[in-house]
Amino acid sequence: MTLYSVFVAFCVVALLLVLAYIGWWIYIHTSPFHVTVNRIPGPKYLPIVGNVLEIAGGLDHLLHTFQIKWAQQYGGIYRIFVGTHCYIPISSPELMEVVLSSQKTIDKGMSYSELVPWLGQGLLISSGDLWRSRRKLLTPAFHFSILNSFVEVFNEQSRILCGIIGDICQSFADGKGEMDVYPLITRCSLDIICEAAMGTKINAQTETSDYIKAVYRIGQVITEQFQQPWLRNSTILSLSALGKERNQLLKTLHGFTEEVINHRREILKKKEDIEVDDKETGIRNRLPLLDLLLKASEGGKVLSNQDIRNEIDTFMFEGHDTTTSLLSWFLYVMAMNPDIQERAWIELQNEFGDSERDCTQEDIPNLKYLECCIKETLRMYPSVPAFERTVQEDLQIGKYLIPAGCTIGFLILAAHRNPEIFPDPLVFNPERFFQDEVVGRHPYAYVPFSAGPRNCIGQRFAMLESKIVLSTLLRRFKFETLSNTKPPIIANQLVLKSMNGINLVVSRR
Ligand code: HEM
Repeated sequence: MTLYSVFVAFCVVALLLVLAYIGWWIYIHTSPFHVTVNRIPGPKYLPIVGNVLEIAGGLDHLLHTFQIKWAQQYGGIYRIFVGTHCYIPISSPELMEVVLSSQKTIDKGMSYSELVPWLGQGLLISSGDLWRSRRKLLTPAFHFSILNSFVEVFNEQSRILCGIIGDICQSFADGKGEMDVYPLITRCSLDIICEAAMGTKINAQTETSDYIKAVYRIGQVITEQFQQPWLRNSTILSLSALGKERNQLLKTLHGFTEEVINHRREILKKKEDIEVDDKETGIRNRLPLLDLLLKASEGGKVLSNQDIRNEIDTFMFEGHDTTTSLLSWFLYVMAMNPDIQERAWIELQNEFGDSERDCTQEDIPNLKYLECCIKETLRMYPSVPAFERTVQEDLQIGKYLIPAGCTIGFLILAAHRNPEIFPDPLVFNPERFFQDEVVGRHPYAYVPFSAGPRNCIGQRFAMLESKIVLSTLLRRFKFETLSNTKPPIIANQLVLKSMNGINLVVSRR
């Protein structure tokens, strides 16, 4: 090949690229879809890759770009392209209300696909009539009287957690030591949800098993998968080390759930009334979700074993990761704000004195300041910082038309840190949730549990669990930070986590 022919080939390729770019430029300025979405403000984007280059990098960078940089630059609604897919992040309460309150926009977005191999078409992911029928079936599992029956579990597991933290404290010379509370709380939340969902004790706080390790690890594996888009290809995934590990974890997770389902089915077959004492499992007067599902399954006619497994796995995931995030961030903000921790402690002293008795449903209404602290934690550190819906039919929100096929992303962290609604948003101030302060605030300005027909089904469970676990911890321990501890690096890892742990100095009261 002569130098001349190389030059000609280069010119031809360059010309083709220029023509392709011009063709693309004309297309995005004339096609009805692009003309419509380009009315929404947003960063410039490239052919094929869209805005991917700007969001590539660590998970902390991703969160920062979506929830802080672009949300501040463009406001309550903006438009980006992930590859060629149009993605519309929103954080304005008025716009979120339109979408979340509608029965038409209940289908989830593209990011949930990584969860399908684990959770199948469980309540979190399913859509349309399947979702409607399951939601109706599962709602009674969160009835007040059933939640009440789990108070004992919340207390029991909180006491075990206190024992473990107390032992760690004692291992330090002055009874006061630094520890990452996140893994400790994860195991406590796992024990709680396992008993509530499956009626089974796994003793995650005191023992270890392949199942416990697998539930702990699967969230990390799915997050790692998100970060490597080439692993969306099932062949590449199945050949990769991560894909192999994921398959092994899924085998363990599904195997365990199936075993519990079969065992519980056998027990229930022997009983006429599943709500009476259950000596075989040691769980009295409780109706775990699994019993409700088995009862409704009509021997497989209404729900197959796999349907039941999907729902149980969904509750195992949604019910432990989210509350762990909330409980850990709560302890962090307490440590950072000693005056507020002291005020919460005084409220607990007034209710419980120095007694070590359990926290009961009767105590809960008296723990108002604690509740405001929990709500303020979920404002600053929402466990689910973002979620999605797919637009199936063209949708008008505010002055913008969102064409079918787009994904709407709800930026909960950005919404909760909007200075126009929450002045000094980075200041932890539980008084924002005092009764007088809430009056007049837009009902969709604060939505940690989402809102509308597809809101969190476990909201009341989570709030009750948190109040019991946190009151038990605060009554017994004081939480502080070291002046040289690095501040947490926040990132969306299925839930809002700190990439460098939640390291606190803990001592007995
Ligand atoms: C602090 C604790 C929690 C927070 C902040 C939280 C938040 C949320 C949010 C924002 C959603 C909507 C997600 C989306 O649309 O993609 C959701 C859905 C859901 N949550 Fe929670 N959650 C918490 C605890 C729980 C617990 C303890 C359970 C179970 C016991 C649970 C079960 C579910 C389920 C099954 C869904 C799907 C509901 C549906 O689509 O119909 N969550 N949660």
